[in-house]
Amino acid sequence: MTYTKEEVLLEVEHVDLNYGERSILRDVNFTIRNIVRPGMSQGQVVSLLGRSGIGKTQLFRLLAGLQQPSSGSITIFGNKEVEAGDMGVVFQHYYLFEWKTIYQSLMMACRQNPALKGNEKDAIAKWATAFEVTDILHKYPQQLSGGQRQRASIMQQLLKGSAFLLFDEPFSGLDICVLDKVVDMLLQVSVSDELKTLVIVSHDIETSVAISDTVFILGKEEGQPGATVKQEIDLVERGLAWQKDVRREKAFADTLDEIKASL
Ligand SMILES: Nc1ncnc2c1ncn2[C@@H]1O[C@H](COP(=O)(O)OP(=O)(O)OP(=O)(O)O)[C@@H](O)[C@H]1O
Repeated sequence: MTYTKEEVLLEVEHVDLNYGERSILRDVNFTIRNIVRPGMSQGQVVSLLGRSGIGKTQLFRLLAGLQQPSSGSITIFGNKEVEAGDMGVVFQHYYLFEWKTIYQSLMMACRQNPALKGNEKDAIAKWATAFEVTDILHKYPQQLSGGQRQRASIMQQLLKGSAFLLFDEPFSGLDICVLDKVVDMLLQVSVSDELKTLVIVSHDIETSVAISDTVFILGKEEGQPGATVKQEIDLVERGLAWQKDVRREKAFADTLDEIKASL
C-alpha cells in the first residue's frame, strides 16, 4: 500500500498540566502528519487511548483549546497555537441547542463555513442522508434518541468545516449495530477531505484500533508523576489501517494485546 506522511498538521510539544503541586500530564509529545495516498482523498484518524482517570479528558480539553497547558505548546498547521474554536468538538454528551430544531442548528453550523456559501441546504441534505437523520431534521434535540443526538452532533461539527474534529468517547453507550454505523460514519467523514483529521479520545481499545491509522497511548512511566504519551503505534505500517475486515487479522489481535499490556 503506497502512502507517504507529509506535512505536520498538529504538534504537541513538551506539554505539562499541573493542578497546584499535582502533575496530571507530564512532557506530552506527539505529532500528526498528513497521510497522502496517491489518487485518494485520505484524511487522518488518530486515537488517544488510556485507562480511566489517566488524563484523557484533560488532554482533550487542551487539544480543543478550552484550557491552556501549564507549559509546552500545541500548534496546528506548522505554527498556529491552538485556540478554542479551531477544532470541531464532539463531547460525550452531545451538546445541541435544545431550543432549536436540528435543521436550524445545522444551518447555523453551515453559516460558519465559508466553503459552503450558497450550498448550505445541499450540504445538510447530503450528510443527513449519509447519517440517516433526514427524518429527524425538523425535531428538537429532546425528541431524539441518544444515537440520533450523537449523529446530529457529529454533523453539526462537520458542517462547520474545521480541519480537526475531536471526539470524546464516541463509542460509549452504543449497542453493537449502532457502533458499526458510527464507525462507518466517522470513516466517511475522515475521507471527506484530504486534510480532515479526526482525533478520538477513548478507552474502547478495539473500536479505536479498528478505525485509526495511528494510536497514541497515554500512561504513566515507572516512578514518574503525571501521564505522558508512552507509545505511538503506526497501524499503517502494520497493515491494519483502512481495512474493513481488520478485526479478523491476527496482527489486530496482537496489537490489542500489546496495548492492553502497556496501559
Ligand atoms: N480541576 C481539577 N483539579 C484537580 N484535579 C483534576 C481536575 N480535573 C481533573 N483532575 C484530575 O485529573 C486526572 C485525570 O482526569 P481525566 O478526567 O482527564 O481522566 P480520564 O482519563 O478522562 O478518565 P475517564 O476515562 O474515567 O473519563 C484525575 O486524577 C482527576 O482527578
